[in-house]
Amino acid sequence: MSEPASESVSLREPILVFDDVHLSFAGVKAVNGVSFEVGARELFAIIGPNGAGKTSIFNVLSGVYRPQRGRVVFDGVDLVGKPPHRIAALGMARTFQNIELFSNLTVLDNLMLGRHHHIRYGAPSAFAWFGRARREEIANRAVVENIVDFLELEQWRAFPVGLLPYGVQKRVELGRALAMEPKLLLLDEPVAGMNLEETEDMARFVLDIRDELDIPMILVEHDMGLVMDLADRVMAMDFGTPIVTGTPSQVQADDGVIRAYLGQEHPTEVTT
Ligand SMILES: Nc1ncnc2c1ncn2[C@@H]1O[C@H](COP(=O)(O)OP(=O)(O)OP(=O)(O)O)[C@@H](O)[C@H]1O
Repeated sequence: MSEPASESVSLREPILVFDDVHLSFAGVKAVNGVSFEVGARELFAIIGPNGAGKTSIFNVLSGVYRPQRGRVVFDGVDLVGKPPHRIAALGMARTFQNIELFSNLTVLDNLMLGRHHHIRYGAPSAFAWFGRARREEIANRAVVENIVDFLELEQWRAFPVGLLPYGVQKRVELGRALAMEPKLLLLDEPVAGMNLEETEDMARFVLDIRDELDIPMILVEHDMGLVMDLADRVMAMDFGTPIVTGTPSQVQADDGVIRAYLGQEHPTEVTT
């Protein structure tokens, strides 16, 4: 049986269109005419040497920086000029290079904080703890419990996050982003500082997010082995400008990419 027309059309539409975006800081062109699209089920990676503009793109996407030129359309909504909390409420979630969790709160409480965009009851209802407030709390707890299962956090659920191993803390941060039930997930160096086992675990969870939860992602990462293994497509940048966008093998073979990385301290980084 063929799919209904409206569904097949929406599956083909990109979740994100980043169109000719320019962002400068006092003469430094951090993002210089960058365009790309992310498909509805795509794992799109952005790579580039230090200072290439990767974090600036994330900051434009999440509303921290406002570009001087260009369009950013997320799920049909123009994001330019919208504040970060509005963009998050539209369904864009982000993890950070440095862990940003409440270290004194438990894993469960940190995950519940990811639900705050989904809490709709008002103060009187919450105060009296009946009806809608109670039903919503139960529903939010159920979402969080599913994430605990999905990310295999069961044994850590009641521990304060600050006491947990680094790799588990990064997983909790990923869980908090998933608790928002995002339409697009931005992963900023998710395996930075991890050992091999933690990196392999994180890689498995990222693939499961794409394949089982159907959540598209943008991955910024310096670990080239990971990027080339996981990504559907890769955009390589240097000095704020894309060098090439394509499949991992196309990008690895690109002369411009090899030149950009040969200028770096670790010229073998681009090989996997
Ligand atoms: N708030 C800012 N003020 C001034 N310059 C900035 C600011 N943010 C970024 N830049 C500059 O913009 C350029 C791109 O920086 P960005 O942090 O986006 O690079 P990156 O690719 O994420 O680097 P890294 O891999 O080291 O995180 C750099 O030259 C940087 O110094």
